[in-house]
Amino acid sequence: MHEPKPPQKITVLGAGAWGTAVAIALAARHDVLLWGRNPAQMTQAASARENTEYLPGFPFPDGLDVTADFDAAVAHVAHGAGEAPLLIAACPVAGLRPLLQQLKGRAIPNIVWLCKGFEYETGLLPHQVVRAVLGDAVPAAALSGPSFAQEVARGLPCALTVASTDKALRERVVALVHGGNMRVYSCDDMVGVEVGGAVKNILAIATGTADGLGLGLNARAALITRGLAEITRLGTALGGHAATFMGLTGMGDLILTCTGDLSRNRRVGLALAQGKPLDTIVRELGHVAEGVPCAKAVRELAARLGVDMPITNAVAGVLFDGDSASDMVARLLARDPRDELA
Ligand SMILES: NC(=O)C1=CN([C@@H]2O[C@H](COP(=O)(O)OP(=O)(O)OC[C@H]3O[C@@H](n4cnc5c(N)ncnc54)[C@H](O)[C@@H]3O)[C@@H](O)[C@H]2O)C=CC1
Ligand SMILES: O=C(CO)COP(=O)(O)O
Repeated sequence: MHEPKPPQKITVLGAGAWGTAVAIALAARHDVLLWGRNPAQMTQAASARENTEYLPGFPFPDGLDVTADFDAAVAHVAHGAGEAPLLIAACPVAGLRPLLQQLKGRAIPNIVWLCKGFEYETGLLPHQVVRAVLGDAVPAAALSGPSFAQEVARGLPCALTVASTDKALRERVVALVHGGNMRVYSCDDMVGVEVGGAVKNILAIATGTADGLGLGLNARAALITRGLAEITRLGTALGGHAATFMGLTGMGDLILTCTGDLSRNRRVGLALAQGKPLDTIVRELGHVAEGVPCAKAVRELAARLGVDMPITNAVAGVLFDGDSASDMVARLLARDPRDELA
């Protein structure tokens, strides 16, 4: 039987949709401080008791405070801040390195990140960025899995996976986050967990595009299944375990994001099918769509590694090379037949 931890101090750095949802969910059981980098937005959120810009309609529970003061956010979980504090980074991949640089040299208990993607400029996974900036001494973990912010903020059931090579941190994350309607599994395959979370966003763009073009449910199932094969090829080439891609952070998140209209990446695909230009789509979305930069990073990485990723390449062609959405489909269908398991 899981023994829930008594209330602990948790800081969430990043007040977008996901950071806010996680902060709301954890504040039912813990003392949570949510930090956002925009002082005007945080002042507004503090007085409205709601993040009206990134997650409207979800009032803050009593256990949640907000701040734009970075020192105060770090001090909330610094030494002496209780038995088992947790520091969570909830920014997009593009913001991870700058955020970690702000943390470098400060006394932090651990670092757990929620972002999904490869760093655009370097092709690194988030855990590799964390190691490059903070070194090996800080306990580090990725928390990932199928989880739309709005559903988590509403308290609906969800299951996540914490990945870390640090067993004590895995146990701490499970002890603090598992509970209520949230189940948390754990594993030590950081590469597998992060590759699944990154590449599913590209495949959600592909599936949204196919659905937007009216290609039908058969095409959708084919894209999801062949997408899983792509995730597995890249992930195992990078050292991930094949079984991880069948789990929550692989197949689970792939199904959710490819089929759920709450997905921002899927919505990018639906809009591409209408022929909208990418900059308009991104502006109208008002949130990050990690699959966009990730498609370029993964196309380059896969080419370097000699890994065949036709769906990713087709998505990148539409996003960056001016291919039309129907070109993308034609290009995928025109490929030579191959052995399904090759
Ligand atoms: N929204 C969701 O349902 C889920 C999102 N994620 C992942 O979480 C990450 C964040 O997503 P969202 O919060 O939904 O995005 P969002 O677009 O709603 O918000 C992004 C937030 O990050 C902030 N930000 C950007 N750069 C920053 C930096 N350098 N330092 C601090 N803050 C910075 C922005 O000001 C904004 O508040 C993404 O990698 C996403 O894939 C993961 C699971 C679920
Ligand atoms: O990662 C997510 C769900 O697990 C959210 O997906 P989107 O970023 O496409 O909205």
